[in-house]
Amino acid sequence: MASNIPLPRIVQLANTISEAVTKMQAVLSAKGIPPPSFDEEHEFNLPLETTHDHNIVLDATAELHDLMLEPLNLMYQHGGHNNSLCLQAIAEFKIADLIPSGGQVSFGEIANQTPLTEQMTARLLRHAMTMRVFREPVPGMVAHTAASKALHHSAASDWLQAGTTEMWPAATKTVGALKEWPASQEPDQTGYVLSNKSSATLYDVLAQDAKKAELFAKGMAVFSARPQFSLSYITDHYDWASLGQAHLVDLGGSLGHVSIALATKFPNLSTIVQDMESVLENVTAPKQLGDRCRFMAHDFFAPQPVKGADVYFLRWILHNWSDKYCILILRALLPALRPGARVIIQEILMPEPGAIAMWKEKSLRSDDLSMAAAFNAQERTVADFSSLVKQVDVGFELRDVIEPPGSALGMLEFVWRGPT
Ligand SMILES: C[S@@+](CC[C@H](N)C(=O)[O-])C[C@H]1O[C@@H](n2cnc3c(N)ncnc32)[C@H](O)[C@@H]1O
Repeated sequence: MASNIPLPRIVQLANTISEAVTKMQAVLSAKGIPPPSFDEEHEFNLPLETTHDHNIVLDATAELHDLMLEPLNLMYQHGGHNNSLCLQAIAEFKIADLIPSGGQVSFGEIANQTPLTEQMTARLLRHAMTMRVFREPVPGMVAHTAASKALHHSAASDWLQAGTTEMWPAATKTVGALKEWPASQEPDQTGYVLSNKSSATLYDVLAQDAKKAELFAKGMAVFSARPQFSLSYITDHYDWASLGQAHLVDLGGSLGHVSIALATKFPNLSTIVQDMESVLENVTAPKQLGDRCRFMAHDFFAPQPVKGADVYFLRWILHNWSDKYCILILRALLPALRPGARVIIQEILMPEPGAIAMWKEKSLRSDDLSMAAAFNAQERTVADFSSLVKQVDVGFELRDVIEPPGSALGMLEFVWRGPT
């Protein structure tokens, strides 16, 4: 007779992991894709059809891992401030560049090329190795893993440096900022400002310090070059062709990558990329697009000068601002809007708690806190965006929410129905 006693949670989790890994491996074998590995030559590649099982494996392994830790150790392990310390040292001293591909180098040789002692080099790198960043194939020698190799002569190292030298100190001062300026919506009352010991916001610092601006720009470029940020999620998941001959304004469009992708794929679309003068200083549109991709210096807090466009597109803009400032940005569009105009917002769409895999939710909640530390800004749910837009004008209607599988960002299509 079968027992009705449920299996202990740890056994359930082990079974869940085993079943999901078996299904994933079947897909990988069928497609001839090597299974995940820490090997430095390994290229991480999990096809979209493994997403469901991948989520199950990551959540179940994390739960099993956490169940095996007593509570204080659980918090210590998750706290992980020493993870950031090691990563900062690795980025600052460009340690990944000191180890050749496929080779190995001693702690002493690494130390000779940094201000670190041999002993401190070993202490920092051996901690990093517990995160699978570098490995020690024989005692005293350091070789790459896939993670450390990703930093080797790569802009990923800039991304890590911006994260660990700018964002991490900001995080450590955020509670102080919350105490000093409760409920502030101001970008100059943040953990970042406290960590910098000046009143300059991150925007100010980037505008004044070309080296830091380059570090951030390169870091962001490598971060957003990953498949989940592919521009195909914009070009292929909205019916741009149905707009006919249309004009699109790309607010805060940076160097125009979104507009260039759209204008290249849709010959009926004309685009204007707006950004700060300093950003657009040396930028030129691809010749083959003619005047279908133009650049215009414009501060998005000032009234929108391009009147009557079909689409005003805001990608990754509003998450850098608190509600107060988002309302100002959106309100500045009103004088330019004609009835039927679309305002399309592409951002992370925050899930309800527990609605998605916990490892993904954790990553999004971490993005949200980074926005708090840097700008007093936030990531938002669909309801948050709807409420913001309605506060600007009740004439806005949310027509569509587009969340393509695999995309890190969702698109919200608002239509302005006219003056109310
Ligand atoms: C996070 S980036 C997003 C860039 C681009 N939309 C994308 O999706 O890759 C934010 C952009 O807003 C621009 N920006 C910041 N403040 C601005 C302002 N007051 N007026 C116009 N653009 C601004 C920045 O220069 C930057 O290019």
